[in-house]
Amino acid sequence: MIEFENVSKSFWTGTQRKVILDRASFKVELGNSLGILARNGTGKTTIINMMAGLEKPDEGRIIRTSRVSFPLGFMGGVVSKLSATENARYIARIYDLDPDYVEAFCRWLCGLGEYFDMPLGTYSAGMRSRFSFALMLALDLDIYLIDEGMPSTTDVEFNRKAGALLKERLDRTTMIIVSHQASTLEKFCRSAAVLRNGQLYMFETLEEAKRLYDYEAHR
Ligand SMILES: Nc1ncnc2c1ncn2[C@@H]1O[C@H](COP(=O)(O)OP(=O)(O)OP(=O)(O)O)[C@@H](O)[C@H]1O
Repeated sequence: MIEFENVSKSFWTGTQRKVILDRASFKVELGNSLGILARNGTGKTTIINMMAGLEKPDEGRIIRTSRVSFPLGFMGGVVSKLSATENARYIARIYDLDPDYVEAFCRWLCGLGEYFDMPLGTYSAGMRSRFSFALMLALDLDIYLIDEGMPSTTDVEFNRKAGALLKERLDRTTMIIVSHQASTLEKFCRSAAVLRNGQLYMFETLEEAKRLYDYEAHR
């Protein structure tokens, strides 16, 4: 479970205060994957980063009682000088998992060929993104955070494999996906929320959330 309790967050842009959340309270329970609809620039990445603990709220509390991923695609924790093999085995040990399994899983999912044994510093952005995505999936966490704005990969085979894995995992893991369009959320989430004026409005279904989101767009 992730709970936001009276959380406020804003940025000073030099000329104005940009409010992302204003004393917002909401809860994401395990087993109930959530899609968050928000217009571009309204704070999608900031909210996901706060859920991951990468960014602190100005006020309020964020309570996590489950194993929460970093935003998928985030490269924190890996070492550029080391190869994917070395990174995978190192992270496996931190999470108390079998290094052979984590290495084999990532090797299979990434499709990096001989690059898997070369330093991450030699990878293209897409290759790095594939590796960090695979690593996160190998860790088998309770809640996965997905930011549509994350560097995406154009590797068709990888996207197919990773997409299928995410769908299969929906039974036992919870996804939180932020996006500016409902179609991205349809595949993965039943319930949805709309981020608007510093509040997160929660709905039982994506349909209901879409109604508020679309209504806003046409005002
Ligand atoms: N560290 C910061 N300092 C000042 N302003 C910031 C900072 N981080 C984010 N912002 C501003 O806060 C707003 C929300 O940023 P955020 O990246 O969370 O939005 P987003 O919805 O993910 O955007 P996009 O859809 O463009 O990726 C933006 O206007 C951004 O410029």
